[in-house]
Amino acid sequence: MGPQGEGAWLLSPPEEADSAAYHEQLLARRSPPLPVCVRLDAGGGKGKGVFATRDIEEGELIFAERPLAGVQHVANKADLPACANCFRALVTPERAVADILCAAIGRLSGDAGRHGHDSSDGSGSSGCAGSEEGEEFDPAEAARRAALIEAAVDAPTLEGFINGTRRLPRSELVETPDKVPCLGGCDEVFCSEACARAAWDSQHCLLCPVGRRRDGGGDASTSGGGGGGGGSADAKGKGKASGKGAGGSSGGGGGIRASYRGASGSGSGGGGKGGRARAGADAEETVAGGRLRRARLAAFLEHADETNDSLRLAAQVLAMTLVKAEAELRALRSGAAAASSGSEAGPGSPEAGAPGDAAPPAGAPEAGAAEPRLRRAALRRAWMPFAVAQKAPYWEVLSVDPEDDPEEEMTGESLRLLRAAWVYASILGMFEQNNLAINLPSPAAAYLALPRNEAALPDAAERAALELELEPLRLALGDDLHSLAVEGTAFFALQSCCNHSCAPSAAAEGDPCGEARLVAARRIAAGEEVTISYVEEEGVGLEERRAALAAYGFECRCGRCEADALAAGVAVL
Ligand SMILES: C[S@@+](CC[C@H](N)C(=O)[O-])C[C@H]1O[C@@H](n2cnc3c(N)ncnc32)[C@H](O)[C@@H]1O
Repeated sequence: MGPQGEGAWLLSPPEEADSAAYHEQLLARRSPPLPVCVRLDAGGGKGKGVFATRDIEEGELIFAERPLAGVQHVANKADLPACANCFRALVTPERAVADILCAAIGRLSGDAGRHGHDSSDGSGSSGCAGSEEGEEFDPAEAARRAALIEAAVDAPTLEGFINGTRRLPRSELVETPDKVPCLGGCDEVFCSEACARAAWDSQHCLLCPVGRRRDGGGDASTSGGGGGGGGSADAKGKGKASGKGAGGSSGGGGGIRASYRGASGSGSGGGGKGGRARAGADAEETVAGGRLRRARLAAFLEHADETNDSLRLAAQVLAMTLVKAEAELRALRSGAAAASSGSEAGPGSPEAGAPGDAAPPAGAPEAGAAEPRLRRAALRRAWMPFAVAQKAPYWEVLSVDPEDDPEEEMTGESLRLLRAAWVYASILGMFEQNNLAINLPSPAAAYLALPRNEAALPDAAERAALELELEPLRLALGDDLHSLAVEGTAFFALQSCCNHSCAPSAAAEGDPCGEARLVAARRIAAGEEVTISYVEEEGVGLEERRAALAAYGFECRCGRCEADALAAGVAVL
């Protein structure tokens, strides 16, 4: 079976020249210039890759970037609500500390259940309980931990942290954003009006299941009546959303893990039901040049939340592309009009968007047929950031036989809901191969890092005093400090160009504001490839690494693999 039907062209890789020009433009926008370039042929059959353009020192920040598209795992939204646009956590450090300690207390006392926010958010019970299933209970360790927690906080203090009546010293230095609701009225939450608007303008106008603008405004791309129907605004989803492969929920200090495969949270189910704001009527709207029924969107989103985060991400990418294509179309139309009236500025100019697809000027002999070509050109330009990514269909990049995989059923159901069979499956496949798991530190971790944060607390004596003051709390939290994090999955333009090595030259990490940072793991010489590890590689043997990488459809031939294979007398392909 091959790509067929309307939209199949989205799957064909762009011309080499267009791809090269796109990556050049991507890098040219960065100031100061980045110490890397993208080579279309990294060698060894790897496809494209990222290479150092100068010597890069160990520990140096190679680049930081925001995701082009991303979603927080549904179940994680209940544990730690974050901005749906930039992934900033939306709770106070006190609340995050209390949630971690409550979970620990629940676990230590052997209670079943799990920790989490209650739906009233910030008041009353924290749902304080929960030992993780399968964990071994060590009474001596439990007693030691319980004593540390008791020494750090008493019950009324913990309660005060939860209901907002008690503060931690200097916690005002870790800013807690206000919760700003979705412009359209669904249950998405943002950290600012700017984020709410940015999400709406870039894709959420097409994905909001309610779609009634609370600011009463329309926008250039939206017309027509709303889908109506209010519905619940309960953002709480239950169940696990992530879990396949070496994914992002491992804690460990937060970061955007260099683990593509684990990002998708597939086959996990459980979230969202009943929490989705539903459009009541099946009314049709015209949004971003297309017809939209929000009630059907609600069904799609509910299904996505119950199955796999990649479905939401795929929808986000399609929505972004359609919205951007509208803007590109306007630019192309005005470029065509300018060209026909003799102006220099035309669709081929760098400002007009991605290269290629020059459209015929209006007024030219084929002007009557120009509009469909302009539309196609606009779509191609909008699609460019994703066109350059690998896109095997979802079932081809699954590590299990699709026949045995309930996820194929999921894809089928989702396809039915989104009605774009092959293209959609391939877009899902793109996420299996290109995503990064998001794992951003909670406000509790940001707070505990204050004594080392010179920018936030410039006075060294104050930092030292705070360090002392926080010591009991640090001991009480222990390794659990990193058990609470903003977790999700996202697609990054530059990091998705990085190839894998089991002895990577760089590592991906995240900051609390949702940026992925690529940091040199060692000195990288000019001309050397910048690689990351897609799987857990530290202390992991060759066979295990190979098994984890099999799902990506390649066998790693890095120096470490070759040395390990030689030592074990195993063949290297
Ligand atoms: C995130 S993309 C990396 C960029 C990719 N090379 C491209 O051309 O878009 C991941 C894909 O790159 C390829 N790849 C990455 N590392 C590789 C390696 N060490 N050996 C062979 N192929 C690799 C695999 O096809 C993998 O699914």
